Amino acid sequence: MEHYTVFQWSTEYLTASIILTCTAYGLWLLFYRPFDLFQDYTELGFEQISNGRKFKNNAAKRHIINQYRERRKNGDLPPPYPNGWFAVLESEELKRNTVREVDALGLNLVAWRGESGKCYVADAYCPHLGAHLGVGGKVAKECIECPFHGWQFDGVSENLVSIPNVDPVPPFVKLKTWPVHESFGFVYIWYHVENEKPSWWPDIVTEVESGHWKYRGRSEFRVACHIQEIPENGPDSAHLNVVHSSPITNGTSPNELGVSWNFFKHVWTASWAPNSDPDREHEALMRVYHHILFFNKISCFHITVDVHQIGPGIVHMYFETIFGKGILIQNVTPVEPLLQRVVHRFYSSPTFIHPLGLLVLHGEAIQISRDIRIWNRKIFLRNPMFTKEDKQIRAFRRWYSQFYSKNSVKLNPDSSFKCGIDKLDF
Ligand SMILES: NC(=O)C1=CN([C@@H]2O[C@H](COP(=O)(O)OP(=O)(O)OC[C@H]3O[C@@H](n4cnc5c(N)ncnc54)[C@H](O)[C@@H]3O)[C@@H](O)[C@H]2O)C=CC1
Ligand SMILES: CC(C)CCC[C@@H](C)[C@H]1CC[C@H]2[C@@H]3CC=C4C[C@@H](O)CC[C@]4(C)[C@H]3CC[C@]12C
Ligand code: FES
Repeated sequence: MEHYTVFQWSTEYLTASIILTCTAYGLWLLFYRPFDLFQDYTELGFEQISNGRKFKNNAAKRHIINQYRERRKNGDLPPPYPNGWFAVLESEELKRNTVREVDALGLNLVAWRGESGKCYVADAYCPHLGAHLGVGGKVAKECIECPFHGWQFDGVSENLVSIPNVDPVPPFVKLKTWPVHESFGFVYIWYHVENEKPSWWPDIVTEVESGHWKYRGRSEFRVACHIQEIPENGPDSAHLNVVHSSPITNGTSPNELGVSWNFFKHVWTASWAPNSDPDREHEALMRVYHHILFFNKISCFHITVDVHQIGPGIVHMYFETIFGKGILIQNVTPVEPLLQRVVHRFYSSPTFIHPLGLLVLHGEAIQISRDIRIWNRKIFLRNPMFTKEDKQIRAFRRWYSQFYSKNSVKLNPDSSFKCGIDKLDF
């Protein structure tokens, strides 16, 4: 029998353990680790500015890009904050008995999760002397305690329930809370500038709430445009075979990078229409048909995606394939009048295995990045040169106008991107 030296044994061992570790890590990446992507607006549509230029740091790059945003003459924009349900947090960001600050829809808010696990969202500033409840505030059962003088407000009743060493507390003091809905791993609030109560609620999918459909990951984008530009992508079927046709392998900027792969292309057709059900006027339905065409002859990868635009800022995209079903949630929330936070989360059936979920998230991220490059630099035209193919966009704008109301905040036409509201036209 050959005698191995200690050195040979250890080399064998070492090689085997390295191979095993790499394989285990690879399997973990492919079959377990959730997809997680963040893309800032500075990374798309501003390439000419950054190409070849060395910025001292990211802040310098962002500062220069913001100057370009400031010069963009936005013209007569619709109100920046439509009425509806908007995601303001992901559930995993708010553990039990914790507090977080949230800025969205031109509001400064505080979110906390009580002992019961219920989530509450309220105005950020304490009615006593204005301390920010989200900065150093504490949770006491279902209440939030102000970090400044310890006043406690109940998330359920909105009432001031205690002040240290004061009894009784003044009965009329309240902290305004916002209607909250939690599903798909998001915390949503109902925003209505006329203070109307929720006229509809976001749909839930039992397969996701029960945990039967597995979480495959998330992607988050910052988009420097008006919120209405993003859902307008739905009825704009003419853009699909221009923006999304170049092979996914060409990444997010096929025009600049040139078409390195051109033996196949993505082919799209789509339809869009408001939901005709009188109880679901807040919803629009889009059906996207996709296939890949190799050498302009061989068609494969047929995918149909049923898209439900639910209110102004929520989209449910249902994927149905031979491997099973999945749902891609897309939430669009205005962080500023011309800065949207777009967050996706994908869930799919066990047979729609994790690697396929990663593929959908990665593929969608590349495709939507191509839209974002345009949204970051375009302006919203109130009266565009519509062609007859654009009639769905006209119908979309009539449908979307239902989310604006009498006191919806208006932007000053000469406003720059900053707060965007140089004067409030209430
Ligand atoms: N989850 C959601 O859908 C929403 C959450 N919010 C909440 O409102 C608050 C304010 O939101 P923001 O102003 O967006 O504050 P933020 O702290 O999320 O982001 C501030 C800036 O940091 C950069 N940044 C954020 N995450 C990054 C990452 N992973 N990698 C690289 N750069 C990153 C972005 O450029 C962003 O403009 C946050 O607390 C946020 O949780 C607001 C709107 C929607
Ligand atoms: C792996 C591949 C097939 C991923 C699927 C990509 C397709 C289906 C994705 C990529 C970009 C997506 C679009 C991105 C943005 C919006 C705006 C939203 O308000 C309605 C849906 C809509 C219009 C999406 C429809 C579906 C879409 C076209
Ligand atoms: S400012 Fe909140 S208790 Fe005084």
